[in-house]
Amino acid sequence: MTQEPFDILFVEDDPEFSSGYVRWFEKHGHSVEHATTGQEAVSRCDQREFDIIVLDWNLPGLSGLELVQRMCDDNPDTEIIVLTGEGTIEKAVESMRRGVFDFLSKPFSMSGLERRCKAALERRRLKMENARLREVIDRVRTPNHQMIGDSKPMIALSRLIDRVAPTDKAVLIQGESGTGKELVAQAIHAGSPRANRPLVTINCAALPEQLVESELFGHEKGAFTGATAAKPGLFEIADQSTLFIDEIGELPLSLQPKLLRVLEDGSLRRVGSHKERRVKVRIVAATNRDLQQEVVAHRFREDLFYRINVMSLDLPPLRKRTGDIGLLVDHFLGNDWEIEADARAALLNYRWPGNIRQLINTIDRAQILADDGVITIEDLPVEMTERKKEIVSETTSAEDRSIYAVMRAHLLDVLKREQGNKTQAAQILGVDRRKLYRMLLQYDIGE
Ligand SMILES: Nc1ncnc2c1ncn2[C@@H]1O[C@H](COP(=O)(O)OP(=O)(O)OP(=O)(O)O)[C@@H](O)[C@H]1O
Repeated sequence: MTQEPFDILFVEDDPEFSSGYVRWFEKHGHSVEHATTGQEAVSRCDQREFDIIVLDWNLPGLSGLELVQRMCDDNPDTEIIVLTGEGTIEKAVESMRRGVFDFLSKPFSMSGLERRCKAALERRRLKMENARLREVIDRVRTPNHQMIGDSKPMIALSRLIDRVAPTDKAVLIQGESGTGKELVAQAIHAGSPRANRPLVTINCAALPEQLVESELFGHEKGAFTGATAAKPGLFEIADQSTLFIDEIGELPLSLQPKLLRVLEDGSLRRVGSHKERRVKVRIVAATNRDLQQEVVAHRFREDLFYRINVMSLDLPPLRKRTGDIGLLVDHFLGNDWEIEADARAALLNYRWPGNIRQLINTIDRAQILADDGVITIEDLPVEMTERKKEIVSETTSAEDRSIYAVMRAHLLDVLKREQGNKTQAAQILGVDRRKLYRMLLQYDIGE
């Protein structure tokens, strides 16, 4: 069970009791506030969030049950312990039914109350952890932190990741789409003391502006049309962990001050709420825009830029580390596949504008098209082999003996002999009709 201090609100009208609680809990390192009426308790909880509320059943004003109901409804993330002078089973059962964590009859020992508070805190943690795990299960795409590449820039990058990961510093990852920014964020989180908690991710480009705010900061019930229940934001879900903000360059200007505030002092308010909440979150952000340029163009706040850019990692595009292409091809092909030399050459020579994501998709597609576990040049998209064709035509002499030219001439020859009959041509070539059609496309042979 945790020994961490907690934030607690005592709601008790008897001054003798309340000063006793406050002194005892403060002495044991907890942060304590005190209210003497139900109404005061409600307004305190409006201002800020507590881990635990210890509530006396007999207060002036609202009845015990009314107050319990109100506190449970308004503070779904806070655990509530009810105290009473004359404990009855009915009250206990009714309170528990409404969501109260525990019920304690006076008199009780302070250490007994502290034990119950710790158990309550543990339940709160578990609930938050559950919410986090659900979030992560929803968001998990590739649970793979393995970064392939032994080019100079990749070795330098790995070193930087090792340095920066164990710190709490904000990191900005910059690079073209598909270069592995999310993978780097996962590696930073995995190497940090927060690694036992899930990495929480948001992609600012994937959501409309109004949704980004409620996703990041949460919302209260009724905050806007469709907000049928209160929902914690990703900052709350990522408390004590890492929040990966992908495509931060797309974050609307109107939300940037709110992000700046939570980065500065860890405080935030859900949409539709006055209540201040506190979180401890490490930020890793990524962008494929030039953020400095965005600052100059007044689309990104300069103060926010400096906050998130404590440490910046630049991911080189694949065309600037061509030495890694072969390794990546072998890795994504797997052990059961082979690739013919001209197909490999086409991959090595391609410029990969979509970087590693495009390379993975290309290999997936080729594996679907290929026969017998061997990838041939016909299994690659035409733009890659067009390039190969360019290379061939750039490098061959008048008497063109390249594989490409020889194959094309042979295909034309067979088709001519069979008077364009594709079924017969395929038979002679020893391929099926599907493959013949792909070859015609590949070798630029029209109908
Ligand atoms: N060095 C690498 N080794 C192995 N796989 C990699 C590497 N870099 C990226 N990948 C893989 O490439 C794919 C794309 O990477 P990722 O999603 O991290 O890119 P990104 O830069 O975040 O893209 P975007 O900007 O479009 O969001 C993922 O499947 C990822 O696992």
